[in-house]
Amino acid sequence: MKIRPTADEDLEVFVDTIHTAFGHFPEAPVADGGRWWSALEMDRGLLALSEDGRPVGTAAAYSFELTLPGRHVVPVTGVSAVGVLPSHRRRGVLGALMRRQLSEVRARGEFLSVLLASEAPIYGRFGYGPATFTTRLTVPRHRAALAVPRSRASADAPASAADSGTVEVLRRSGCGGVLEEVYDRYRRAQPGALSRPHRWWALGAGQAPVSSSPRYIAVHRDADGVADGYASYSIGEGGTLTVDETIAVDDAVFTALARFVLGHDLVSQVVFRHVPPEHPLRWRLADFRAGEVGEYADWLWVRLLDVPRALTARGWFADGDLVLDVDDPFLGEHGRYQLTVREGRAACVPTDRQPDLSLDVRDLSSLYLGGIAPSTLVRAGHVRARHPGTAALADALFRTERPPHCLHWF
Ligand SMILES: CC(=O)SCCNC(=O)CCNC(=O)[C@H](O)C(C)(C)COP(=O)(O)OP(=O)(O)OC[C@H]1O[C@@H](n2cnc3c(N)ncnc32)[C@H](O)[C@@H]1OP(=O)(O)O
Repeated sequence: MKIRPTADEDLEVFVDTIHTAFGHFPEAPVADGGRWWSALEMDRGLLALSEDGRPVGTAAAYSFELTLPGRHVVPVTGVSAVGVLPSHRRRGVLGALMRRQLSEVRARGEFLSVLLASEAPIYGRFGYGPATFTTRLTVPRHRAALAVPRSRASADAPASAADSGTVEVLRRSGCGGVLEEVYDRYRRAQPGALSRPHRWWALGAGQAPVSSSPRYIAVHRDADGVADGYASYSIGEGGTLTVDETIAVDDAVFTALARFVLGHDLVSQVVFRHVPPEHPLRWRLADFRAGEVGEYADWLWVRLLDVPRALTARGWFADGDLVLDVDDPFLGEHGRYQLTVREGRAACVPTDRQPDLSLDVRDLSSLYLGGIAPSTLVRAGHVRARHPGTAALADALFRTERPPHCLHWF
């Protein structure tokens, strides 16, 4: 088996191979724009070839930016379109593709790789861990009243408590570059969020509302008329209004958009897709049980490729010191690091001191964005805490200003 990089002229064979791996026929000719594959970066793809030169496996890589805790934005590789023909499975083709791809990510000078996993058991062995999580919130319209925020219910409530903005309903085609601008403001402030390169918007290459599939878009503007949020939605059977994504630059705008869709006429219930776990919207409902949380799922999987660079790149919200012993079995690497956090920034240097926490790189990758507490992985038996109190200290250190969240599909 041989692995070779792809170029533009490989698009058709690449798309055909990945579809055969998934067992589907492409639903449109490859030349037809607007499909997800139009955004593929063919100079970053890989094809695995059998001994006789036929393509048997694929892996794509996108160039994204990821927002880390503390709003630090770094380049990352988004791994996608991974597939091996059913006739060539379980012979190590995926393992070879992963190894080659990770070395290419490092060669670019990047220290993080991310992906969305089709099945959870596949990627842990390659050092990826689930790092952001997502839910779906369903609210029956007749129970959708929002409570007045208690902190603002007093006589000295600030004037800003009420929404002074406006909402306009547009079609996707009428939005111009507004959604792209709003999404970009939102993702720079949201840990775990990925950039959506202009190419994706221009090609209509992702999920709604990036794609050209019919959706109404409620665009929120502030008092000065500047767009600062949108909700992309459609109404289906039985009057279910489904919001594909609610993008807002702050929580007040999110609430204004939620209020708008929850007040829509001829609707029986509103389904908010891609809501971060612990999102405050549920707490804003006057009836706490009105919001039914479903489909709690992993979304972004993260893989650290350089522990010191990764840990010093993110922001931190509590001071402390930890010695981490990190094993990377897939790459055959091992390192012990002194992590010292002061005033929001970390230093991370090799050490031979006794470790506080011993863990696999896949588990450190899960902890990295702050979406899961170290103590949970200690309790699960995956992370070893060497002293009493270490897990609580690690929890305090890794915790972030808000849970990481990602809703970009790629
Ligand atoms: C980011 C994305 O694109 S997600 C999309 C992933 N692609 C798909 O789901 C499409 C359908 N599936 C496939 O194409 C293939 O089965 C793949 C890509 C998942 C696996 O490819 P293979 O070449 O068979 O994997 P490979 O032989 O390298 O296996 C490596 C190891 O992973 C394990 N493994 C591979 N696939 C799976 C799986 N679906 N579930 C559990 N374990 C798996 C293998 O058993 C093997 O374990 P071992 O090292 O202990 O022997």
